[in-house]
Amino acid sequence: MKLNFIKCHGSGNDFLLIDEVSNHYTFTEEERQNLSLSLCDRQTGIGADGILFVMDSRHCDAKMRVFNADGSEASMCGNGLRCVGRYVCELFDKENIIIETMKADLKVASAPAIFDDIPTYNVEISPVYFDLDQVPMNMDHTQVINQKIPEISNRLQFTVLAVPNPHLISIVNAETIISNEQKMISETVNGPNNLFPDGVNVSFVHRLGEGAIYVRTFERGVGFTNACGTAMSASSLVTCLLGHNRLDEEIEVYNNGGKVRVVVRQGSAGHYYMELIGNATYMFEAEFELSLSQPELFEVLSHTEFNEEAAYGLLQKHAKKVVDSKVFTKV
Ligand SMILES: N[C@@H](CCC[C@H](N)C(=O)O)C(=O)O
Repeated sequence: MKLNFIKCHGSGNDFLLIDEVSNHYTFTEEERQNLSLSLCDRQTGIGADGILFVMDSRHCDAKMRVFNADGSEASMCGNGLRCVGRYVCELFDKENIIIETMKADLKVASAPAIFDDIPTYNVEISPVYFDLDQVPMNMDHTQVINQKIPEISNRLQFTVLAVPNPHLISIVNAETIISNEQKMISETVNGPNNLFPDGVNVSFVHRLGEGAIYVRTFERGVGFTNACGTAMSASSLVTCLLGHNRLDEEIEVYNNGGKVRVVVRQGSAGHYYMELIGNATYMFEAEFELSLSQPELFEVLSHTEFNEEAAYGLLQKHAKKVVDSKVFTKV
């Protein structure tokens, strides 16, 4: 078959976006999983953190399904939702849409450029759960908010939440950011373990000053990524809960692929939700010839660059300067 896709990224968290509707694709679950495993492989495939499948929705503008590079499906993807949001907004010539995801229908809006003329989208991150059975996490508590989890560290304090994909977050100093601790903890809770039966995204957060944080994430099903949108949203919420940042104010969130802005809000019923604002950058579009039974044996039929990388590079350069001076040269 001929497979058309767009390679895109949000903060350097990169994806293949496949529009199943316009292309009339009818994949089985196994085929979506195999496409993710083969095409996301950075040695033998195209290389990406995951695949974003754009599908039909009965009650929203479109539906997004997210598969990690290891073939597992995630309930949400914040950086991916900005890319799918852009794609669907441009397809239907709209500024505001609703995208159906596994657990919620989420608002997406085109937003003023975060830097120069970078295509920017504001996406809703919701619902938020702190109850451990929603994460899921097996521990003798109902919630874990800034507490030690002796099974994984005697030193660090963690907050566990689902937005609605699972996150384990610790606010740490610069020395801890560059240590091996995050890798060790992440591999433990994403291997066979009793605490997190489905694995968990693990983020270390370093405060850069009033209204600014740096977040580094080890993603479940992928490994360390340049950025994780749901993790940056969850981390911003945690810093508000701990009194480091304020609700309803923009928080600049730096990451290894650039930066985004997050606004944490509280609805009238007390529930939290976040606005995640950042780039949705297209890298190239391509057409491949492949067989769904052996997608790793693809042939490239066409490949066209979008030329958006230079503009994004300026944001990245600015973010790197901030991160290098406030995180890496401090240790
Ligand atoms: N990169 C994403 C999250 C993707 C899913 C995650 N790895 C999971 O399994 O929950 C984001 O931007 O939020």
